[in-house]
Amino acid sequence: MRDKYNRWQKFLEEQTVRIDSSEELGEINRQLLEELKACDRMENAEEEIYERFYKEVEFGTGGLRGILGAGTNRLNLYTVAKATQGIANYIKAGEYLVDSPLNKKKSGKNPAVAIAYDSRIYSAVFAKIAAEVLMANDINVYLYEELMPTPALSFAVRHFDCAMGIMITASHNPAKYNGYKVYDNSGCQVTLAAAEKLFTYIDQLDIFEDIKAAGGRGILKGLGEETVEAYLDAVQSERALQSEVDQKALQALSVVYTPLNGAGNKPVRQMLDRLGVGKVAVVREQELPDGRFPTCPYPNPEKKEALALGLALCTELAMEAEAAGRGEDAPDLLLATDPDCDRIGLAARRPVDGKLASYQLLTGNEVGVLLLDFLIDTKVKSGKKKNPIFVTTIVSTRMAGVLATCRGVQQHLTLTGFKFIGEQIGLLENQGREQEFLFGFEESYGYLSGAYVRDKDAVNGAMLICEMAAYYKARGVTLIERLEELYQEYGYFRDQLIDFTFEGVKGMETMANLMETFRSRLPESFIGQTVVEVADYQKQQRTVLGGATGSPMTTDTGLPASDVIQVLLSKGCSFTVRPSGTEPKLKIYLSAKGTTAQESEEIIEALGKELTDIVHSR
Ligand SMILES: O=P(O)(O)OC[C@H]1O[C@H](O)[C@H](O)[C@@H](O)[C@@H]1O
Repeated sequence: MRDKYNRWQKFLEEQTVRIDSSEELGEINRQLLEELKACDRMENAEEEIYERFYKEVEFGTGGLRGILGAGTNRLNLYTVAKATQGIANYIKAGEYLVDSPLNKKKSGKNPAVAIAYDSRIYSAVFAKIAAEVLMANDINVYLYEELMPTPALSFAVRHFDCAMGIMITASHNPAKYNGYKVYDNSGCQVTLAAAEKLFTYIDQLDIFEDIKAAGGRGILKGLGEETVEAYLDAVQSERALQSEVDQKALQALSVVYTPLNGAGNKPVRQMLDRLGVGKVAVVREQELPDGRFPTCPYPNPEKKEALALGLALCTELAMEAEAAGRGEDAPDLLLATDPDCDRIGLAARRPVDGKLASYQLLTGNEVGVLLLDFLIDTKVKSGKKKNPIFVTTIVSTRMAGVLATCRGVQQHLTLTGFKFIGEQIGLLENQGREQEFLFGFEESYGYLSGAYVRDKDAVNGAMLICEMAAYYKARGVTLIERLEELYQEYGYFRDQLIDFTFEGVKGMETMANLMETFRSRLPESFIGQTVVEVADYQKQQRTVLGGATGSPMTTDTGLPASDVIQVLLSKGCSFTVRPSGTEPKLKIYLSAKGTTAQESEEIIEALGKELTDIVHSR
């Protein structure tokens, strides 16, 4: 590790002499150098150096993601430049055509790459570096002129027939992270085989010797208003409501919105404006882009802390409305989008019971189920959508599958990651059937209706949620009441995610050991319920234990290999364990179905406790 460390230090020193430190790059370089030098003065210097250099940042669920800083296992201008050079070589070797999920292969002449970035620290700089490397390699670049949501990048790849796309973001991770999502020519994040091949292109490069950064023939085209409008038009073409009654209900809707200092501020507000939503109040402290996320250190709508200021604003506005004797004017919804505006969180107003309005946070699964139900009611029942297909992941609520099947909608299941949902849309597209795609969602707050992009889209999510809230408002029902109706109809499903942080090299080892425990030393029962089925997605095997024949029966999972274990218990509960591919965490997804909400909640609590004990005992 020391060799690498010394080499980096020497290189950065040379660069500091070469680039004027009054230039942005010079200053960044100087900071990286200071940071490296500081490592050596630390008490745990060897450990720190090891963490930074023991590997390269790798492709996970959402592309390359890492802590900002100096080192090969960090996100910085050199690791970004290296990844981009790898992409350039991959494109020039024609691999993007070989790996293309599209049947209709493009000619491959003058391949271009679309680039976008969010509000994170150095996102704009990294986007510029990526553009320079591509142009130096004679590849044309379409670069958004200002920060944009991830789905707008997917849109640009498709709109301009690009060979690939790059999105600079670490999505919902804390401020110390940044990342690099890579898209294929269908606008979908590269999936397993392509990501692996691409990584070999990146891996074989020397980080300082093999990167071209100037002198090529690539041309830069900035993407401005026109492209943003085209993207918003595409989102809007997915509108579910058309009637005048519903339009009036949209005008009567009052929404509080927070972009969490990310890329959602402009496009989401533009969309709410296009829809004619009556009142939109924005959380001031979180309105403007700021990669330090000063009021929400973990800008993830999954975390209730991220929605705290938004909820406070809802209550403040509700009190004002109450004081003015117009309690009904209190906000109906709180919407929160993550920094790259592909996830969206929701809190909905509880049914009015004469008291001051109060708000309930909904989980990603609950919103997914509500939207699926709403889209079936508005698009399928009306005959607008024929042979509807709904796609979700193996860690999302089983309730969605039950609802879909009961209502004549076909469900496709994929591994975790919206890229796999995007891939399914691509498969439909290849058969000319993309119009059959109704909806895709993940428990991690990602939603998409429509085939105009291949990633989750919080601008689309905001539009659908407002339409849905207006639709029920016009019928005198709140979203919370509709959810309760669905529970009564399909059963009280409860899903909960518990996660455990394990950072650094040691953390990775602990997680691997825990996965091994679940794999080979699984207890025979949990919370008094026997294990009846185990799916080991790594081995691609699903085993039904002691079924009718008394001996275990094994079938194929039908999905690519992935480090996931899913366990089904005798009374229909289940849990799924996997290491996160975007954060240093082990995730356990709990799932229960009871006859009452209380019963399901009790099961979840007991199961969560038992599994937490197993994790803590290692
Ligand atoms: O559970 P993880 O591997 O951390 O991934 C959780 C989520 O991360 C990102 O948001 C991806 O875009 C999602 O598709 C994925 O589901």
